[in-house]
Amino acid sequence: MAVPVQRLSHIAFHVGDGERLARDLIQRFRFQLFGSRVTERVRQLVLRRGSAVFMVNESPGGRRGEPGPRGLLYDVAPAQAVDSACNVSFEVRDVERAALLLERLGCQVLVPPRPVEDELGWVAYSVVRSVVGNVSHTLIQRSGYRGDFLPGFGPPPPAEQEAAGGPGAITHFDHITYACPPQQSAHILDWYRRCFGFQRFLLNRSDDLDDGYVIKGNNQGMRLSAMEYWKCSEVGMSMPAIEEKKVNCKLVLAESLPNPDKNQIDTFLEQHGGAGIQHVGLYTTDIISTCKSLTDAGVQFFYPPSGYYSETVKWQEIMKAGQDPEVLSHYGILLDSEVDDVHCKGETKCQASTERYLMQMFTKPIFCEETLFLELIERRNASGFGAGNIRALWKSVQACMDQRERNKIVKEISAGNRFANDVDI
Ligand SMILES: O=C(O)C(=O)Cc1ccc(O)cc1
Ligand SMILES: [Fe+2]
Repeated sequence: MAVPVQRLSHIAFHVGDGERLARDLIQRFRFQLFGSRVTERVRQLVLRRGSAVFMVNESPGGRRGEPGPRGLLYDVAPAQAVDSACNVSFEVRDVERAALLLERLGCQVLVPPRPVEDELGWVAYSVVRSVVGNVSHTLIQRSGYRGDFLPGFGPPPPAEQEAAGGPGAITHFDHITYACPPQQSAHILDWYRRCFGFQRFLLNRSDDLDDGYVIKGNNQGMRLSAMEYWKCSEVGMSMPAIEEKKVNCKLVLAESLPNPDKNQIDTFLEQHGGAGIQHVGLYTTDIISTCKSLTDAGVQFFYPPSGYYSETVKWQEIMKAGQDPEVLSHYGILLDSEVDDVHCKGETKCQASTERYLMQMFTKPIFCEETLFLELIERRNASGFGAGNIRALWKSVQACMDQRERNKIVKEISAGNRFANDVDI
């Protein structure tokens, strides 16, 4: 039997400079400080927007598997030094039972169940290792706690302006996408099915239950597949500003295809030091206003490949969806419609739906390495992932990586370490 997950609690980062990341999330992404825990050895900052909660952990010299009052709470320090988002925390009803079940299923329990309490009550948590690179899962039983977040973090400081759930707000995590090496997807999907009851779902019409959705460029490509846990709820704790609403926890796997040329998944794996969280999709109720406010605050987004908006078909698709192509192209917002079958004169044709579509934008990597990025996503009755948007993102990232590679080569040539006729630039 799998462990029933009640909801996604938070996603934790482990970084060298927690204050810098927290400042970025506050000033650029408009998150608010929700709690903090600072000891001699660790700094743990909690940031929230809607019910999307990030924990930023900084633990210089922390050792893997080292919990305890002087160490990190609700997590373990990862082995590798590179900045990373590497813990996805789930609420469960009974943590003792959950850890026992997972152990029986062969999972490595990094922190056995332990209680934490303060004057507002108690919680119990346990940390287990996943089968995806450095990703671990903290399981939290918090039904015995009356505070806003978790014991150890104090009451949240008074909120500044944004009431959660206002117009154009980021309301929750829409999905988490993992990057993994070739041929790992089946094993990962199976692990999440056995351990947490996640079910495979199709990203779009071109997705195949066995083979996933494969996109290929010149000599490179990736395989995508997705799974979800439908019982997760968006808001479970004391966030009265937002109505309790059921949403799915979605996990997407992006597997590198074994090709001669290095692709963006390989680059992630190389610079991150193995598999892990490649991006986090933040759900917004109004992508245009969110994008405007984030761009004004200095967030850098990928811009779609040239020609994306000048294609007549895309322009018309945007118009039919009731959006303004000028506005979307100004910000670089991608739009993909789901496809309807239309029956006409005995023939069945595919047609872009005008009611079911999604809009997305992807930030540039948020750390120095070409690893983790964030995504904004607004869904209009569409629950999958558009093939057109995935291809556009793939091309933009590839173009950006190629440009970086060219800049590196030009630098090497001007430093005298390489001769211009060695390479084709
Ligand atoms: O479309 C999305 O938001 C996804 O999460 C799918 C995806 C996964 C990995 C990529 O490098 C690009 C797209
Ligand atoms: Fe995504």
